[in-house]
Amino acid sequence: MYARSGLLSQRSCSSHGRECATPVLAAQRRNNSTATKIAVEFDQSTGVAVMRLQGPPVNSLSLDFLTELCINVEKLEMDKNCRGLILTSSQPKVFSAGLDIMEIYGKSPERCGEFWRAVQEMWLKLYGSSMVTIAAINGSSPAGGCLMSMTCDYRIMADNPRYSIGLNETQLGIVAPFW
Ligand SMILES: CCCCC/C=C\C/C=C\CC/C=C/CC(=O)SCCNC(=O)CCNC(=O)[C@H](O)C(C)(C)COP(=O)(O)OP(=O)(O)OC[C@H]1O[C@@H](n2cnc3c(N)ncnc32)[C@H](O)[C@@H]1OP(=O)(O)O
Repeated sequence: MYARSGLLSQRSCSSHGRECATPVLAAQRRNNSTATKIAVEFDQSTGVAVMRLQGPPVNSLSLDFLTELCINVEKLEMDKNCRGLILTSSQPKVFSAGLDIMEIYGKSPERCGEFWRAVQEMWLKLYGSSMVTIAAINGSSPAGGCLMSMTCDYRIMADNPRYSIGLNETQLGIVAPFW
C-alpha cells in the first residue's frame, strides 16, 4: 500500500532528481504476493513518510516481506518531496522477529541465495537512502530486526523491559559477515 496523492505511480523515474535504481525492478518482478505487509502514509506537508510493518504475527522477514519493503523504500526514494522515513511496526510487542527462519529451513541453495540477496538489498537500500531514516522500535527487535533498525540513521526504542534488541544469533555462534 502506498497512500498518498497518487502522483508517484504516474511519474517516470527520470522526472525526479533521484536515480531510479534497477533493484526495484528486480524486486517488483519477484513480488507475486497480493497480501500487503507494508503500509505507507506520506505527509506532503512535512515530507515525512511513516512505513508500518504489518506482517503478522511478528513481522518476520520473508522474501515477500523484504520485496515489498524494498519496493516501498524505492518508491519513496524516487519521490523528491519525501525527505524523511519513519519505520515502525503495527504488530503488538514486536518490531520485527528478524529473518523468517522458514525461508532458510529445508530450501534449495538457489532459493536460499535469492532470499539472502533480498536481505542484502533491504539493508543496502535503507543504509544508502538519501532520506533521513528513523526506526521507531515499538517492540522486540532481534537479529534481522536489529539489522534493519541499525541501517537507519536514528533509532528510538520504546522503554519497556519486555522488549529486547540485539544480534541474538551470536548465542549460536553465528556472526554477521565482516564487510
Ligand atoms: C549496517 C550494515 C550492516 C551490514 C550487515 C550485513 C549483513 C548482516 C547479516 C546478518 C545479521 C542479521 C542476522 C539475522 C539472522 C536472523 O534474523 S535469524 C532469525 C532470528 N530471530 C529470532 O531468533 C527471533 C525469535 N523469536 C522471538 O524471539 C519471539 O518470537 C519474539 C519475536 C520476541 C516474539 O515473541 P512473542 O512471544 O510475542 O511471539 P511468539 O514467540 O509466540 O511467536 C509468534 C509466532 O511467530 C513465530 N516466529 C517468531 N520468530 C520468527 C521468525 N524469525 N521467523 C519465523 N517465525 C517466527 C513463532 O514461531 C510463532 O509461531 P506460531 O507458533 O506458529 O504461532
